[in-house]
Amino acid sequence: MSGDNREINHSLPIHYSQNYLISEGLIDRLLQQSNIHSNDAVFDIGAGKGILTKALLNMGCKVTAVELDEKNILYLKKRFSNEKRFTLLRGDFMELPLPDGSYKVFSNIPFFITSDIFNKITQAKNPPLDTYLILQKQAAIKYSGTMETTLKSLLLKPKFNMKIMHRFSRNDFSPKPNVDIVLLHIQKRKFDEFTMKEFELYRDFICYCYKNNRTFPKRIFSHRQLKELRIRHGISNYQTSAIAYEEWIILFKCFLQYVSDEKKSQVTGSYRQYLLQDFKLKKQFRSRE
Ligand SMILES: C[S@@+](CC[C@H](N)C(=O)[O-])C[C@H]1O[C@@H](n2cnc3c(N)ncnc32)[C@H](O)[C@@H]1O
Repeated sequence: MSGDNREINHSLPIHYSQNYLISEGLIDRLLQQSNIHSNDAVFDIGAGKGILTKALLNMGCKVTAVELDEKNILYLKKRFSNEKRFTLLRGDFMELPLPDGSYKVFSNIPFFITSDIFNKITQAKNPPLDTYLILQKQAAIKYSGTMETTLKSLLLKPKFNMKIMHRFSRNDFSPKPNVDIVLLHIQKRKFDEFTMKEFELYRDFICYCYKNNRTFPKRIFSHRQLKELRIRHGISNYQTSAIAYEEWIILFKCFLQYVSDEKKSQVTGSYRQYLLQDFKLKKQFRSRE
């Protein structure tokens, strides 16, 4: 389902998202701290003039640069024409297929399609092992659940570990962005927390709880189960954003093991409803731009 219901608004000015990185030294330092190594296949989404591509090639990586802007495409072609480990994919990243083999991503992405890029990467059949995205701080906080638990972070956490690795100065870009920018590391978990079937039920469970944020404990669990959760696991505050991921896992496991099938069926379809609502919201937002 990677980006399959996305409507691209080609009337959007792509220059809107052209905040170029300017410090090669900083990029080298960040790459040194990353899990990217020589011979890795790495995607640079929105390669621009190629500052990240160049640093990755210097490290010995095989780089696939993706770029939409014709001017940048011509520039990249010229700049890297002699590089054997360089591939240029011209066009919209959202329209391009992702590889079957193992790969990583290190990108300063076009901010106006952050959520589309995020969805495409994290919902891919074969997601990258390590993804490093330079993106707006607010978006990184929302996806990673850094300040408080969010619905988006809960949907991602069974499959990915996420951590803000670096906070940029606005002076690290040209032109200077008018929002704070960070580097977010998204690492595919080595072992799945759940089977596929359990994961589908987990997503429904989480979306149902967020939708019924005041009433879900009583709708789902019996009085006795709530007492057990309080005594054994210390869970008594059911405000969704205050429940840590580890506690959500305990709640879900209790739901999985002890809740009747009849009660379980009430959460079915909640994730689908959430996706539809999210899609409608995005459509409204885009048509207002
Ligand atoms: C924030 S700039 C980053 C440029 C460069 N990587 C850097 O760090 O200096 C984002 C780049 O993404 C390109 N871009 C915008 N929309 C895109 C899309 N849908 N697919 C691929 N590239 C896109 C823009 O033309 C721009 O060069």
